[in-house]
Amino acid sequence: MIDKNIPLVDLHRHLDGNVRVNSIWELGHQHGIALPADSVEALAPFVQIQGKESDLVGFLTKLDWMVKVLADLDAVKRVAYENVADAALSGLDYAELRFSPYYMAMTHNLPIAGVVEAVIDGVNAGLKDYQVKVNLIGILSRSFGQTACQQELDGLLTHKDKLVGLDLAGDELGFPGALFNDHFTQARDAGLNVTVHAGEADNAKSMWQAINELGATRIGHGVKAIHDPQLMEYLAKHKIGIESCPTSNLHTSTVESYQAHPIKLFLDAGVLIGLNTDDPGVSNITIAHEYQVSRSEIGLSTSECAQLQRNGVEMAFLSDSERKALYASKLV
Ligand SMILES: O=c1[nH]cnc2c1ncn2[C@@H]1O[C@H](CO)[C@@H](O)[C@H]1O
Ligand SMILES: [Zn+2]
Repeated sequence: MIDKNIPLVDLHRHLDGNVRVNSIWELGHQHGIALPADSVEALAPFVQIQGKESDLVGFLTKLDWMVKVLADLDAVKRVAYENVADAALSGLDYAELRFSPYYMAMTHNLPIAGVVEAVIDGVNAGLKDYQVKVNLIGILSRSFGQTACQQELDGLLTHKDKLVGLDLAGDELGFPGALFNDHFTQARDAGLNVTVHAGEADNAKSMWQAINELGATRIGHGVKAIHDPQLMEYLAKHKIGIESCPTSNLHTSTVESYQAHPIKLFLDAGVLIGLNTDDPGVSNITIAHEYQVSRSEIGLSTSECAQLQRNGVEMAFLSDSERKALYASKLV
């Protein structure tokens, strides 16, 4: 269901939600970290979704082992390198990889700015070996509160020229966006684009808050917008991109089934909505899988799938000339 003439992008992809099971195993052993299983196969259920979780917070615990094995900056670099490899090997032309340096640093007390630098280094090393375009988005992990997020932001802003945007992720219900207004003012002042996880665990109000107070020009998930016709109209009119991640939504019980996913309502309302993987390592999926289920399970037409693919390019945090070049790269 992927159109070969349109660039394939993934804009909502957590680098720290995409650590290979084998790498968790190897890093754990290399650094003497006690793992919860005695083989790679037995480790998989601890870090990958089996069936689905009852809510977002349950889903998020699956990422924990992915960061618990980051014992030093070389481990961070390795994971970043492998993310570039995975993006290229899954056929992506362009990926925006997002990561939370506080979350990655916390278990082993790594320096936060050092983690950001190691991610940048790992990505650059990956780009030497693999053919794919990559940009980075910093994440503030809301679940650790305002003070931790300020430390996280400070670390990210140390390398602001290497980032295209800032995101807010984690427990949306427990830590509303309004706690982070000041953080996002600083990020916008630093010239970063803003995308926010909203309308996933919480409702449409959380999306209005992200747009009006945090300055989001894209929204991660945004599933709950369908209950607010005024918001749907606003999203379409102002070209606020929705980063949809159907399998993740199923795994967090944000939607009951693929069939119940509202992606078509967004398309019909003229909203710029695209397909993404979220945490490919945790969900054990590829971007191709998301296109496949959009066709076979969600019931979109081939041309609707192509529209999703184009929308992804349109909403990417790229300059006009970069966007043009990306389109042009498929025409040769
Ligand atoms: O689907 C999601 N919704 C909300 N937050 C998420 C999701 N996936 C990962 N994270 C959060 O992003 C940071 C790591 O990149 C962590 O805070 C993790 O909990
Ligand atoms: Zn996400």
